[in-house]
Amino acid sequence: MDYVKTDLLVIGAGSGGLSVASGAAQMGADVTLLEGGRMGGDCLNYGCVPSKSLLAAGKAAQAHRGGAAFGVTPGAPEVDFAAAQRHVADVIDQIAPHDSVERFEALGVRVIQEYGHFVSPSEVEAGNCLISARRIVIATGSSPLVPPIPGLIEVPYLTNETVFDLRERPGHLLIIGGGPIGIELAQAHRRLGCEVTVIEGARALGQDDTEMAGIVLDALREEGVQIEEHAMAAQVRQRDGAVEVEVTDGRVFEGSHLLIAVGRKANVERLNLEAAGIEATGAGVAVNASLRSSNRRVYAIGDAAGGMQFTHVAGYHAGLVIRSALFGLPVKARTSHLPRATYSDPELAQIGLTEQEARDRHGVTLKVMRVPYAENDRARAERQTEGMIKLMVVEGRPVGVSIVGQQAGELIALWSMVMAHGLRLSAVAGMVAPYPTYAELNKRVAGAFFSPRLFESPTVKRVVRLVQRWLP
Ligand SMILES: Cc1cc2nc3c(=O)[nH]c(=O)nc-3n(C[C@H](O)[C@H](O)[C@H](O)COP(=O)(O)OP(=O)(O)OC[C@H]3O[C@@H](n4cnc5c(N)ncnc54)[C@H](O)[C@@H]3O)c2cc1C
Ligand SMILES: NC(=O)c1ccc[n+]([C@@H]2O[C@H](COP(=O)([O-])OP(=O)(O)OC[C@H]3O[C@@H](n4cnc5c(N)ncnc54)[C@H](O)[C@@H]3O)[C@@H](O)[C@H]2O)c1
Repeated sequence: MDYVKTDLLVIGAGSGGLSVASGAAQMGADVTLLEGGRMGGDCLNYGCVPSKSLLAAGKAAQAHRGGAAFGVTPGAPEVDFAAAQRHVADVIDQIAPHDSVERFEALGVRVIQEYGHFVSPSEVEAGNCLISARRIVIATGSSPLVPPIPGLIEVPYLTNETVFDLRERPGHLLIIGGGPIGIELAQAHRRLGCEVTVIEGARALGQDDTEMAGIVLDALREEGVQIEEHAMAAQVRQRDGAVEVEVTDGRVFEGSHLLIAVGRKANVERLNLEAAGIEATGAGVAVNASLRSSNRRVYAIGDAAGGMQFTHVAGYHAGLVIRSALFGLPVKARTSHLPRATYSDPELAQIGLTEQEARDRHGVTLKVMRVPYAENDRARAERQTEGMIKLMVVEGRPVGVSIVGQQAGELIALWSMVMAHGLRLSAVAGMVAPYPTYAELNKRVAGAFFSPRLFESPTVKRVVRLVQRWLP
């Protein structure tokens, strides 16, 4: 057994763990990093990167179909599905060196490529190493949740960990789950030439604003994705080489391949948390606002902490833990300024409260402003007029923004800054966006809050007339 003493032990080399390890090492801490699977974690290998890359391949195929309005003869694209997947693998390969053992060792991090488990409140065993650490960060991420649907384990099924390995195009992909994973992968596969059926137990994109999600779902349906809502999968079976999914009301859907996308489970099982006195809930490691577990030496971040499961959230957590563990500074994880986006076409982005949540919380004090993409000149020029930005305001400050349309994921970033710093809406209304850009939508929607106060106010009109009388 090798014995290692370290300032900071990071368990898991995904989005969160890598950010903690690189930051802490570059600030002078002695850092040890454990990774039992692939460096880069879910985001690089099985999540954000491959899904966005496959969506990009789908977008390229779709561009062939939609040129008529621009005077370009549309045609059916010839899609080489294996080549599209090779593009996905190539993008992963391009990013991988950034997350590699070599890069982290060069930064001074001790990397141990083993799964770790606690043996005491301050010690973790990994392979033949026993690591004793001043502070420990659990950044073990999450795995696809495989629900106990009768028959499922007897049929071959895909998850986000295997779907990008396909080299032959699925004839008909059945997807159980209409959350972000199901919807992104449904559109990517449809555009690459597959039949796709999404089987969703409740409402597809159910975490999002109903009105905005509806625009995405309509667009997907228009492209031929079959989306079945209120269809809870109850039984799965294989018949004559096909997969069948039966839902609770008796409907049966048949396809060639099955993808499971019904949510995530935090990777805590193999950590032996009890040995360290660390409590877990069904969602993951239980943490307080400082991201500390019930064992004060141990933090949990990212998907393992069971809150919002996004790469940028894991990165945000990493920054807080570095401040707390390295400098002993008090930190507080907040969620109100954390955006999220689903990279369908059109994109769907959200920050803060949805309209319904804001109505429930703020009642009549809430003002809701909407600006359709159809009023934006860049959107007109590019014929991307489907979409809308919706702003929820209470006492002059934004409490939520929902955007559906081109570049929604880019547009929402501004609102993260506004909400993180508690800026007033006048800051957005007063900014100057280059013309013609989608970014003008942010200014327009903020302006929509002030327009009635400026243009429909008898007082303003009176003041203007008075000043005009006195001006030389
Ligand atoms: C299909 C898909 C698409 C997604 N798209 C997006 C997106 O577009 N944008 C976005 O923000 N988020 C997206 N996400 C979510 C994002 O991937 C996760 O939120 C993010 O990867 C979480 O980072 P993490 O560091 O918490 O965990 P991970 O990245 O999962 O890393 C955890 C690492 O810990 C390792 N590990 C686990 N247990 C141990 C152990 N005991 N010892 C050692 N190592 C261990 C694992 O092998 C893994 O490498 C997507 C997810 C999926 C599945
Ligand atoms: N663009 C992004 O940022 C992005 C993309 C993909 C995933 N993610 C992250 O990964 C997480 C997981 O995504 P997800 O889509 O797997 O989960 P999810 O929890 O968001 O959605 C799962 C869906 O499956 C449905 N469902 C559950 N059991 C079912 C059953 N038996 N039959 C039919 N439907 C069933 C649920 O009603 C739900 O709508 C997301 O919440 C997000 O944090 C982010």
